Amino acid sequence: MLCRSVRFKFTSHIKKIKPERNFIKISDAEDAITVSTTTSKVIVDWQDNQTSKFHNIWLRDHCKCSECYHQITKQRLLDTFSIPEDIKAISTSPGPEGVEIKWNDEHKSFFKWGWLRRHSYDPKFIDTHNILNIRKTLWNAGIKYCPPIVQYIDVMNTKEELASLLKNISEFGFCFIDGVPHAVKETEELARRVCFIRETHYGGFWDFTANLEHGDTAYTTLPLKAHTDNTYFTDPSGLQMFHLIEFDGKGGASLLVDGFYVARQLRTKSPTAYETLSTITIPAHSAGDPNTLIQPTPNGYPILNHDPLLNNSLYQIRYNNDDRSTMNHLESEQVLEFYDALRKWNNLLKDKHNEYWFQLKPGRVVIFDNWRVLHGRDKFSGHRRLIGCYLNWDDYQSRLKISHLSQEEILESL
Ligand SMILES: C[N+](C)(C)CCCC[C@H](N)C(=O)O
Ligand SMILES: O=C(O)CCC(=O)C(=O)O
Ligand SMILES: [Fe+2]
Repeated sequence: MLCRSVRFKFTSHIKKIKPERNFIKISDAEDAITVSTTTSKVIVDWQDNQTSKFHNIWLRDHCKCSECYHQITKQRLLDTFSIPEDIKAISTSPGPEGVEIKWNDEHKSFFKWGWLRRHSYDPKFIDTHNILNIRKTLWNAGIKYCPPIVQYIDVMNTKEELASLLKNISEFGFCFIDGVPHAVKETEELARRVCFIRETHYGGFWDFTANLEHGDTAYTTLPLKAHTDNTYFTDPSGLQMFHLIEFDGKGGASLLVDGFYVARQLRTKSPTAYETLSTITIPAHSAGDPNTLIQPTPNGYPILNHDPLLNNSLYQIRYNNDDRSTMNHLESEQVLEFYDALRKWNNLLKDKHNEYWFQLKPGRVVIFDNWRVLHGRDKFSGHRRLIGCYLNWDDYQSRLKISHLSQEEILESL
């Protein structure tokens, strides 16, 4: 869905937006009608005439009682391999909240209906790998009329606004934070409000100008085409933060492009090119600093990466054509196919309708999803001081879930 409707939603950014319950609620058929057992399975018949079958060993292994599961660390205490191979439910006692099971090894387990329904594997009812149902709002250049914005003072002082910031980043792939003091200290505190900072060969919290302090074109006045950072890392940083705190020259505008929207356009216009960029791996390196040669393992990921656990949906874009190494692994017949697909991708990235150009100014920070949104920069002259940092994907996702899920919902999801 394009961001037409979001215009109205974002005039409400001055209102405190309560974090909506973003937990994927399972059907209200959580209450079972009957529970029965066979020699190897426990059978649950649900209200909606669905039936789940659980292997005895699977259920016993997932017992969450305080003897089998550490209630604080949420780690398994049970020695899986001590479960007798002939483990069998000898009695089941269903109740309003769930079912108690007595096993032939004398142990008793209790499983909540919600947990059983969520984790049912025969059949599977929901994508258990996606517990947050924050939709992705795809956008094009029109986002310039209604970019997601939150206020620094609110993010720093209320968990609701921090939750809104995280939700915006998850939904749109980026968010502006306005009212940030024009200084390293407060900008870094804002980053740490989200999660801890990722150290790399560029340092932790960066403060840079075009002085080639590091061997990368980011440290020059050259233009940078739309790209994602860290294609040379096995695990590219999840988020990137920029705050332009000093600038006395010309040019240097910033660019964002919604890579998920561009990928959808490519798939529609040229499914073959989409498939090519989803399969051909791209080696990358960062080798500009002395005594530095960073390459991912394996040394090559596709530009478009899909999640087999989530309906093979696109979950990560890795694209920096300048940091791409030699394509010496292609079969001869793949070469022209690759460059044709790359050109189609680039043409869409550079389509004016997909480019969101803006001028960063002191006080306005941008944080964006480096796995979805590509960024770039126009060439510039003069003194330009940019500060910011990388944040890890997993730490960002953790903060996002914690800010939108209750403890009970988190427990049910594990
Ligand atoms: C650290 N800082 C963000 C200033 C510069 C990073 C260099 C960007 C690199 N060419 C890449 O695409 O990953
Ligand atoms: O200078 C900028 O605006 C961004 C440069 C860049 O792409 C980066 O530092 O990763
Ligand atoms: Fe970059």
